[in-house]
Amino acid sequence: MTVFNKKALKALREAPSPQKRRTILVVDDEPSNLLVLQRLLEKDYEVLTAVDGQDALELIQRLDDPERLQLIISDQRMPRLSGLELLKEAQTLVPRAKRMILTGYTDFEVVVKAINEVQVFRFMMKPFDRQEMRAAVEAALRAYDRAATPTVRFPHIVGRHPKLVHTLDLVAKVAESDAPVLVRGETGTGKELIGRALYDHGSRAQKPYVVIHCSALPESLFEAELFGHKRGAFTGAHSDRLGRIAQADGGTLFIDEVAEIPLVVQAKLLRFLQFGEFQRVGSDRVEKVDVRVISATHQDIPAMIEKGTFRRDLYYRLNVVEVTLPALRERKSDIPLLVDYFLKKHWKRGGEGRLAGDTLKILEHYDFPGNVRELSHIIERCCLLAESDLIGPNRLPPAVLMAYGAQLNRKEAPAEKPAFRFETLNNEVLKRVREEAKQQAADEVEKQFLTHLMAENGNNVSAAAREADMQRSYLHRLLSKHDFRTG
Ligand SMILES: Nc1ncnc2c1ncn2[C@@H]1O[C@H](COP(=O)(O)OP(=O)(O)OP(=O)(O)O)[C@@H](O)[C@H]1O
Repeated sequence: MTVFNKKALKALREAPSPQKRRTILVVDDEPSNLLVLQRLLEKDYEVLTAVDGQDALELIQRLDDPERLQLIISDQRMPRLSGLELLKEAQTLVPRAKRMILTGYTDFEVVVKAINEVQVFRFMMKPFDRQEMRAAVEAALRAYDRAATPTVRFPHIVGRHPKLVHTLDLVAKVAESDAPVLVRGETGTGKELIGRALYDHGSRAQKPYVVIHCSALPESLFEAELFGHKRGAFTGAHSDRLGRIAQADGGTLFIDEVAEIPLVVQAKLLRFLQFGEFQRVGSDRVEKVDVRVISATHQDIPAMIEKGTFRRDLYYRLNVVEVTLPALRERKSDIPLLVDYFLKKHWKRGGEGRLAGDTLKILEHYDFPGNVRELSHIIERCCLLAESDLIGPNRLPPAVLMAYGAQLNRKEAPAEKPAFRFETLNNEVLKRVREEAKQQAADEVEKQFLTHLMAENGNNVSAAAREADMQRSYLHRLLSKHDFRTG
């Protein structure tokens, strides 16, 4: 039998609502102000308090899950650490938490700094109105939610790094409009994915979505591919054919690698963007369609304009909104999330594939010139080659292992090797220098061998010695000789 005593009932009544799980930190050196804020907010939120900036910083550092801190409200004038100084530090410690500052009318300089340096969500002038304060807190928490849940809005775009979140915020804002968007980013950063997201979230989502990959087209076919052709317009044109633009009528056209379009075709695309008009190859008839254009490039179009290989007027037409995707090396904190996502996607056997801790660590050291696509291929390869559901570093491609080895060994990069010195040009000196050269070459070979060996074995000396069939002590000597750090 369950007995409900008074205490249990009270606890039940006081169980935190989902809202209560939101945590707000309030900082003020004036105890009465602190109490007012605490009372105002604690009915709806979990409120932490600190009596000055330093106290607040220490509290944040002690949180076992700093992610749950969603908002910091700080007074500006406090001993030890001012509100601005605290919020600046908090930007690094809890970058996703929204920041609000309480300040007097005269602190104009603080307001300017807060805008420029700390990206404060809102200022509240003292003394504040309770109603306004509550509304500001709610608005800040809504902004937190919008920034924190890009994957809810875009389920196929994985990542939480602020740079990606910023990009996705922009995508969400412009998806509804018909404005042309130019998506920029290195190869494999997800430009096509963004094109699709713009389409899915736009008002044309039920209409056609047509893609044209310009890098795959021979120059002679661009025009016909984009605008279509009439029968007999050129050799091989056996019948009339719709171009991609006409296929996309009412919907969206995604032009991938738009910088590849030859200059003559650029002029025709410009006319289409200006007036919605085009002509098929071999036809005099002017056709009109209604198409939203999203284009993508990894190239530096302004530099192409300077060189005369891309039209400036076309660039302005395509680039009404510019969305830039960060390279994966600029958002390495997303690697574990992406790895999980791709493991689920590519693991085709029973159970669940996992990366061993070392494997993930090695991946995080790599710069991914091919960005997310490269990571996806690496995980796919791991899944194919794995012997068990725990995937070790030996399944990673050599380029990744070598990059890791090179970093381990970068402890103190030796100064550039001195050129050989021949103090006298005689046979004795030649013999001595030749010996030196042999030694240097042998050292280099040893070093490269060790780099591969240690990377393949996750920097584990015993495993490396076993693989190389060496005594552990001998391997140790070699490693110290070459100044390797081992785990
Ligand atoms: N944030 C992401 N989350 C999940 N998958 C991603 C993400 N970014 C890219 N991908 C995946 O990586 C691969 C490459 O993406 P995409 O083709 O969109 O890149 P791209 O920038 O258009 O490349 P390219 O310039 O070479 O055409 C795709 O399989 C895509 O699904």
